Amino acid sequence: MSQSLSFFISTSLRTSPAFTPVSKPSISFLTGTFRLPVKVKTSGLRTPATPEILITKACSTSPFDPEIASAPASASEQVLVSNNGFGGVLSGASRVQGSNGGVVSADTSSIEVDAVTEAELKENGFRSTRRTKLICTIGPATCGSEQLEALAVGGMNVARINMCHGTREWHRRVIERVRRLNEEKGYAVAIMMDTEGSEIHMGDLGGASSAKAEDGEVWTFSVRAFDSPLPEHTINVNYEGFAEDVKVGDELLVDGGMVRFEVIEKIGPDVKCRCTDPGLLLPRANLTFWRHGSLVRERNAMLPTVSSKDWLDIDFGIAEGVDFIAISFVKSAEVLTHLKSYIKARARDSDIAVIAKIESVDSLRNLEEIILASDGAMVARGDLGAQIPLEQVPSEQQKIVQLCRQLNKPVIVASQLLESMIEYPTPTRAEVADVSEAVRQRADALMLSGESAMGQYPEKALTVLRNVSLRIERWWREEKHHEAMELPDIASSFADSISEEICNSAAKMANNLEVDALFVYTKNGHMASLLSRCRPDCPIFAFTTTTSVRRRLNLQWGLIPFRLSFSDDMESNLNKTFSLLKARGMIKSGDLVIAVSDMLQSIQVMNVP
Ligand SMILES: Nc1ncnc2c1ncn2[C@@H]1O[C@H](COP(=O)(O)OP(=O)(O)OP(=O)(O)O)[C@@H](O)[C@H]1O
Ligand SMILES: CC(=O)C(=O)O
Ligand SMILES: [K+]
Ligand SMILES: [Mg+2]
Repeated sequence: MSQSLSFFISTSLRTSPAFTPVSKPSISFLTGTFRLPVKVKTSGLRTPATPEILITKACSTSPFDPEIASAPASASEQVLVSNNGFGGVLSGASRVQGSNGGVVSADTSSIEVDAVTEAELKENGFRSTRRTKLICTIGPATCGSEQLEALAVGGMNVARINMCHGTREWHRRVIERVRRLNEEKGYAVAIMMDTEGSEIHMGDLGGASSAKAEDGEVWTFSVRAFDSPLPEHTINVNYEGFAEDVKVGDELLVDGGMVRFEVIEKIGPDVKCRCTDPGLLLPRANLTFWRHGSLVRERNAMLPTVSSKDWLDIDFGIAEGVDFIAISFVKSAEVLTHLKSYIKARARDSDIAVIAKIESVDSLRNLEEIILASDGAMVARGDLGAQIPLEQVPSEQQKIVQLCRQLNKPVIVASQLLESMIEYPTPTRAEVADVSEAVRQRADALMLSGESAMGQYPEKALTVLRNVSLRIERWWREEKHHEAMELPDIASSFADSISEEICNSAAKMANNLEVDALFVYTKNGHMASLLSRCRPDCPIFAFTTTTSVRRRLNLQWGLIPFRLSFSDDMESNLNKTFSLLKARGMIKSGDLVIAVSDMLQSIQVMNVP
């Protein structure tokens, strides 16, 4: 059973002596009576014993900063939905006094935000901050401190290290450099570790960065171990059963068809293949084999998603305190559940998010359960395009992006977004269109792979992602092109239902009132992600107490994560935040803000004093 309650909140703005008129014309909406629909799901949940919903209103904030003590206090509307059930009791105005009397010192060092966002906010204001997050794969082209810093300045929110390549020592150094830059220069780049997974792939080309396969050449694919350099035209394959599983006449696709071979002969562990589509072979490229036009999945379908090497890499990631672990070739929800409990047991106080990479036929088959069990997903189009016909990739992408948003999980669109920029300084028009489409779908994040790992123009590629994101986001906001997505109820408890309804309502109010920013005070990040899920027009300032949650929020659409120590007293939190942000020039008097929090389930609308 689902029950709908509507509350009429008659504002006391007209009567409050503290009310300062605001310049926004749309605020006149507030001076009347307005309706805030609060839908409370009751299915399967017992209503608590003393049902009561409190809606308090019109509490004005007190002057909190000696600097502005003489300024009129702001008008603040507060809708407070208490968590003790419902019964429609609307209480009168209640005023929350800060425990410290509302006076907070302007200690600017006690709020942390990343230096790049801060500069962007100061320069361009709230409206123009980028909502789509950007991930760069770090490789030989970008592993130095200077290159990493250039990417951080260019808007990299997350650095991805791919355990398919390089040694753990190499990756450790990259992590160290990123962490040092964060500490010394005030960036907030999170780290994502991507596992190798155990699908079939080539070896590392004996140290060569690439090898060219020409039309008609015969190459040997073998499971034998070779000394480097490899014998000419020889490729090592990681999968023991390879020679047994392939048949003469099968087609062998490297990286989903970037290079093609036909199997012509099998000699023990060696498989001779003739190149039918020439191209560049890259180290550890993925291999698939096809028979009569369909993908062959023999015993390799039984390969574990997390190989023994992956477990060692995961231990490494936990020890290094990475923020995200992306699991390659996820087949079912089970592996994610298992991994999450493993991480919980090993890394007691860190909260590493587990990202499910959707890049196989099996992952599509079990999509919903996989996404539900994950902390986010990646549309890994590289390998996905090797397992399903290419023309199906765009519709699968759209489906995955939508499902993730509905289930409130961040989603990354990855691979070949700007592939030509590995070699050229400008993207193709088609690539720009592809990036635009992912932004328009409102994916949380876009990812560079080879473009930043080993391309010639990593920073330029990042600039293209940044500029296209900004332009498309603005276009969609201005034209109000975006169709409102039906967001199903996802809460699993009554308290969660309230949080969800508050966020949905706050985001809607933010759009209707054209506020400058949404503020969310959240300990574990959940309320922030619920707001992000609504994809509101304004940016979301997410205040959280721990650095790890703050870094994790970096992956989510529209969130600007801050670290701030705050109390359960919202009035004092707001005063403190206004004071700190004003001191740093990140907000100014008169800015219109809507605030929600997961301590006090409330929606407050106010002008920055
Ligand atoms: N740490 C690294 N060391 C050396 N080369 C790297 C490294 N990381 C990435 N690369 C190069 O960049 C290319 C693209 O990187 P990417 O992470 O997309 O790998 P991939 O091999 O396509 O695998 P995946 O399917 O996991 O993305 C790789 O093929 C490799 O040549
Ligand atoms: C990113 C990745 O793993 C892929 O596209 O295959
Ligand atoms: K990988
Ligand atoms: Mg892949």
